[in-house]
Amino acid sequence: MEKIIVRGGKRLSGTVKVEGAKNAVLPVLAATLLASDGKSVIRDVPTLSDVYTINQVLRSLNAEVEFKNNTVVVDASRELEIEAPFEYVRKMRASVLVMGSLLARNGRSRVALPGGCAIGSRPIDQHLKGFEAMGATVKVGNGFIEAEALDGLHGAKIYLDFPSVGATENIMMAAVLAKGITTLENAAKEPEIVDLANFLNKMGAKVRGAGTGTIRIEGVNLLFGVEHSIIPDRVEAGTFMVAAAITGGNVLVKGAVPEHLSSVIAKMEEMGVIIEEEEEGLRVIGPDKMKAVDIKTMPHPGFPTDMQSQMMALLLRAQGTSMITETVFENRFMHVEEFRRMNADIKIDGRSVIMNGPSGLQGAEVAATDLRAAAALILTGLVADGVTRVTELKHLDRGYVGFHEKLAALGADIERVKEADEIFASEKFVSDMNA
Ligand SMILES: CC(=O)N[C@H]1[C@@H](OP(=O)(O)OP(=O)(O)OC[C@H]2O[C@@H](n3ccc(=O)[nH]c3=O)[C@H](O)[C@@H]2O)O[C@H](CO)[C@@H](O)[C@@H]1O
Ligand SMILES: C=C(OP(=O)(O)O)C(=O)O
Repeated sequence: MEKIIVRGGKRLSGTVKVEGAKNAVLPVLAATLLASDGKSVIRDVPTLSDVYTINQVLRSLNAEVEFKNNTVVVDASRELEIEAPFEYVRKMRASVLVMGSLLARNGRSRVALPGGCAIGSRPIDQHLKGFEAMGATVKVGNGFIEAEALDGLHGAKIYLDFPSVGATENIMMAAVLAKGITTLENAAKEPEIVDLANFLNKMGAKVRGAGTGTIRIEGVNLLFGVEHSIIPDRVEAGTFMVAAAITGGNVLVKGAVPEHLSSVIAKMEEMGVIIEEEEEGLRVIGPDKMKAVDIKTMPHPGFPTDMQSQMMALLLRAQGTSMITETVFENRFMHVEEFRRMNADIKIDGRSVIMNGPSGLQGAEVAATDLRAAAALILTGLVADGVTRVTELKHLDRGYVGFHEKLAALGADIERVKEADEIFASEKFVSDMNA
């Protein structure tokens, strides 16, 4: 078993560079399946386990995929298969994003049902409602969702009950090759939706209004492979902003896009963190004392749920009582118990978490319960007294490239070890002491 070992107490300083966004690259790679002519060349792709998984999904669908030097080249010009197996969907829920493209290209798709997840039940009813409105028949059985529109999809008016990011993306991908016009109301407005729309439009699609609540898609006959660079990862950027603030450090987060991070910047500034826009990114300077604030997660441009656990780590250091209310996922507080193991004064009250700070944080062995919880526990370890060991790193590797290396380069006392290495290190320590 691998662990990250952090010894708290170092102020971080220097520059850290943000990777391409996980949540932008996954739908963009799913959309490469729409190109029946030519190759798609996707740049600034992060080397994340989720990217390897989606690449495997594309290969299992008969696309040719090459990934090197942060560039993925996809040739989807051959006849495609229709089935995304459970093996991949189980590892990564975003695998369901191939449904829209497969329906548009093949008139059929068969994707394993994703099942529950540590942060909530995460149904995909809004995706399916959109496909049905466009003329598909949807059947669920034997652990698979099958959608069929053998005469092709047609444009439709679709209203989402909630501005779901995945449903907006999947419906956009289905609609770009449909006959006629699709209007999507109450669409998600996240920057990753805009990135996907930009990619689709370069491929020859006609998508208007991405980034607003109404997206209008006029179907076209053919899409072709093009080049595209993925936007910077706003969640990774936000995570390093918290790393700088929590340690009272001074860090330039290179590549951070201020417009993508406005709610995070606003809340951190409310706490007393100094954030300056520089040409290359955002400089974050942590004060010695921070104020308590209340936060409610919301769809974009509200405060992102993917920054909730990292901000919780930061608020554990603030003076006074803070409250975080999670409105996007019903069960995204699994990390609270782990924070408590680190001596945090924190409790769950329904969909809110209440913290009394500053907590006298202590190092402990803790387990990551999801991707952002992994990052949040490591951030807490940066300021806890003594040693923190974080396990279940498979979650971290889904969304962060070289997280411990980047923190170490900023001055953190942090390493990633295999359990056997750790035993060896402590044996060596004892024998060195005895020598
Ligand atoms: C790969 C990717 O981009 N993942 C992001 C995406 O996930 P994802 O696309 O899965 O998130 P959604 O916006 O779809 O989900 C938000 C909420 O809507 C519910 N819902 C969603 C679809 C549906 O058909 N029915 C339904 O009830 C979900 O259970 C959840 O409670 O957006 C989330 C919300 O910003 C982020 O936390 C994830 O990091
Ligand atoms: C919840 C997340 O991702 P996913 O939707 O891929 O599980 C995340 O990135 O924090």
